[in-house]
Formats: sequence, C-alpha cells, structure tokens
Amino acid sequence: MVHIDKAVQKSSGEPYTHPFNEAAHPKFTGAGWGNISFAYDGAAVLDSISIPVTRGRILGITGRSGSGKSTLLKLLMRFYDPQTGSVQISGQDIRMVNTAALRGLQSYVTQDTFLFNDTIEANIRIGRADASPELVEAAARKASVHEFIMSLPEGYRTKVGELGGRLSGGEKQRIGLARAFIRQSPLMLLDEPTSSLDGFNEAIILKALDQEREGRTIVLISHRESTMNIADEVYHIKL
Ligand SMILES: Nc1ncnc2c1ncn2[C@@H]1O[C@H](COP(=O)(O)OP(=O)(O)OP(=O)(O)O)[C@@H](O)[C@H]1O
Repeated sequence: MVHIDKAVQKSSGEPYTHPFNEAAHPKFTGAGWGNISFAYDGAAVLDSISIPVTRGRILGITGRSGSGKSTLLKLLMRFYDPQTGSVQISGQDIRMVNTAALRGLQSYVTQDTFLFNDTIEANIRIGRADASPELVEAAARKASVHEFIMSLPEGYRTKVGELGGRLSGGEKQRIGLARAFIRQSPLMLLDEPTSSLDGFNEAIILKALDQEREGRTIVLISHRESTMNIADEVYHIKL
C-alpha cells in the first residue's frame, strides 16, 4: 500500500447551507481502520490495513478493480466485521455503536442510486425527512441536478415512474449525491460518486464537497484523477 500525501486544495469560501450538524454529533473526531484484515469466506481481500481519517479531511482511496476499496467502506458501515483489527469512529470501535446511531453518522453514495417510485423531491428527502423545500433545492444545486429537475414536467414534484425510465445514470447519480448532501452527516462515504458524470457536473460537485469538508470526514473512492484532486491524502490499495 502506497501512501501519497496531496496538497489541500481549498476553493473560495462561498456560503453553504448544509454544514456539518455539530449539535447532533458533538463528539465526532473522525474515523479509520486500525490494522484490519478481512476475508470473504476465506478469500483474503484486505491485509493489515491502517488508515486514520481525522475530522475535516477528505481521504481518497484508489486501487485496481477488486483490490478491496468498496469493502473498506462496507466495513466502516459494519456490513461485515474484520477478522482482525478494528474499525473506529471517534476513537470507538464501531462494534460498540448501535446500528441506528451508526447509520445516523453516515451517508453513503454508490455508483448505482436506487430511486423509489415517488417524486424527485421525496427521493432526495430520504436523506433527511424533515428537510424544508429550500434545503432540498440547495442540496440539488450542490449535486448539480437542480436545473435538470426544473426541466422536468412538474419539477421537484415529478414522479420518477412517470419518466418511464428515462433518467440517465448520471442524473440518478446526482440525485443520490443530493440525498447525501442533505443529510448533514459527519461521515460521507462516496464510492465512485462521479463515475457517470461529465467534467462540468463533476466540477460543481467537487467544489461543493470541498466546501462540505469542515467538521466532517469524507472518504472518496474514485478512479478519476480529477476527482482525487480534492483529497487531502490518497491511499492506493494494492491487490
Ligand atoms: N459479498 C462478497 N462475497 C465474496 N466476495 C466478495 C464480495 N464482495 C466483494 N468480493 C470480492 O472481494 C474483492 C474486493 O471487492 P471490492 O468490491 O471491495 O473491490 P473494489 O476495489 O471496490 O473493486 P471495483 O473497483 O471493481 O469496484 C473482489 O475480489 C470481489 O470479488
């Protein structure tokens, strides 16, 4: 495993509307993997991996297909437990954190966003049920999907099913990102979040993520060098 430090690239300080929810998570200090090893049914995937991520930083993870990048995020969400070592949030082994509290700390975006047959607004609000329409729109703007939504027959009230499957992979992915932006969770876990996006939309989203880093930990898996440029440090997982 090669550890490459990257310079922090801060963009200009525009106001943002989804700051980390300090009141809800006052003790959040970061997350990380402490000397973990993991195998699926005896097939070793990760061997003695230690990566600390402190609050306020963006961690990039790269590596060949199958090297175990997604597995690292799944361990952080406790879909599985490592055979050795410990996965920690705020210095506490996540095995000691109850599932609801763990989910409350996290937002997770993958390459495939599942949309329910409800309105676009409801699909974004899944990230935060009590969000005002203004917050929904602000999250959609950060995810570079507001203009697209406004072009739909009924804007935010358009039902996904009525679009007859015409949403592209990139449009769905941006709705998934809006869900994550609205959540205000301290730990954002993003698995190839820009894989289906063009450079224009990617740039808007990266700028928003860069502004969201304060108070949070963002873990970003990507093959795209442009996306990795916002990371404070990048770990390369070797097969
Ligand atoms: N549920 C599972 N059961 C058994 N093996 C699995 C499971 N999920 C993943 N694997 C295997 O574990 C290895 C690591 O998978 P993982 O998805 O973490 O890799 P990755 O680096 O994220 O790959 P990619 O870049 O293609 O998404 C692969 O060999 C994969 O086939």
